[in-house]
Amino acid sequence: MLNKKSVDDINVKGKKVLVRCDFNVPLIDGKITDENRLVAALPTIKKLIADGGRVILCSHLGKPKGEPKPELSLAPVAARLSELLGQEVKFAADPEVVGPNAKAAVEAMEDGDVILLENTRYRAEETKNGEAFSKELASLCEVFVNDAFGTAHRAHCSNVGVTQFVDTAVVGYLMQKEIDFLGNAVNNPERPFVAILGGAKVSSKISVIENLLEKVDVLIIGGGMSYTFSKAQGGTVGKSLLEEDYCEYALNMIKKAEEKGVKLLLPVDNVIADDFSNDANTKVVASGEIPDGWEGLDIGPKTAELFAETVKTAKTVVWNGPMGAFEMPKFAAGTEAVAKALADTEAVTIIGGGDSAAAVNQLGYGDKMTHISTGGGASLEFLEGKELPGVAAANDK
Ligand SMILES: Nc1ncnc2c1ncn2[C@@H]1O[C@H](COP(=O)(O)OP(=O)(O)O)[C@@H](O)[C@H]1O
Ligand SMILES: O=C(OP(=O)(O)O)[C@H](O)COP(=O)(O)O
Repeated sequence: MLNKKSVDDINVKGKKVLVRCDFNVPLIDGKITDENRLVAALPTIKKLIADGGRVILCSHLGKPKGEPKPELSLAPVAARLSELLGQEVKFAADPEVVGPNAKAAVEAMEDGDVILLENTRYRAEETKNGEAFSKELASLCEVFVNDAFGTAHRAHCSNVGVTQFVDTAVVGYLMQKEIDFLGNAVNNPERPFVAILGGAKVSSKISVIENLLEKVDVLIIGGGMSYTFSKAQGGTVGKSLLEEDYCEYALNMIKKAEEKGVKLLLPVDNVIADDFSNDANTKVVASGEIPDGWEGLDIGPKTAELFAETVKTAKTVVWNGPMGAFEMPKFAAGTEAVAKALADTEAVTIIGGGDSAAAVNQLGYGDKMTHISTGGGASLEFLEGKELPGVAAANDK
């Protein structure tokens, strides 16, 4: 269990409560295309409303780089949150975030009211964790709640700096849930514990591989990163994604897995293509036998079966990263097979945000998983065994 004070440990009646959420949602033409992060934030918001707090929500959205960008305004989020909550979430439009408009909106609040501040990254200090903006945010409230798991790997004013200038800084239900599920899976798993890693690059997953080799019974590696392993073992990979500089590292990891008694599973076949395109010619070949001019863009059918059978033996499964270039339907089968295997098992299944979470949700398997993280980068850093600054900054129990 997370050893931090939570919204259950405080009394917010009549108090101004600043709640940091991660409302960094995809927007197309002002329409929210994935509202999972909004839905996930509701339990904490509802609890604070029910307890008579004056709820001041804040978040970043995208990367406006320190200046107001209308297309990155949080106004559409306030509108959708109002519908989801069944209560008005007043939008405190203010280019300074904590400027005169926001302050006036906070002053006018009554118990149980909810407002949303403008995108915290409209202010340049936000991502620098600067003192001035941290103090401004703190000046709005008597209590601070951090429920932004998706941002917990960042140390910014609105999730870390602000905690230095408030007496009470606690975590919300989403933060608690994320850390409990991920923490239990990784540090106290029911065994066998199988981790599945995919995605483009070995280099971005090095610390995850190393940390998980200390914890798992089986490590499955698919996706673009598997070709570096294949090449390292003497295979030919054509023009597949390859990080030559990491071949030696890959061999070291294979050796480390052996020493630790961890079963390391790599693809045995691949779907290859003559072009990085959904219209490309494709065929299936054994791994390590990719001809010149061709590239591996998905795991092959034998691999999909091998990975799915392995998932069946597990009691705990953690998955991060797609098995291929799944955005193109021709190369989505491997990622879909893994998603289905996880949906079909009775094991505890944890999806580590990002592309894997999007794939699982798009395929309609969302409610079949034990937990789908709302944080991509944050869950990756958690899987690396790192302390998340956003969590560390909250008051200890
Ligand atoms: N074999 C492959 N060839 C090219 N791109 C791949 C391949 N496998 C996966 N990808 C791409 O990797 C991207 C995800 O990589 P990455 O950002 O490392 O993963 P994550 O988002 O899980 O951290 C996806 O856009 C996917 O298309
Ligand atoms: O969406 C986020 O990260 P994610 O895509 O890695 O889950 C977070 O809101 C953090 O955003 P940032 O990577 O711009 O700091």
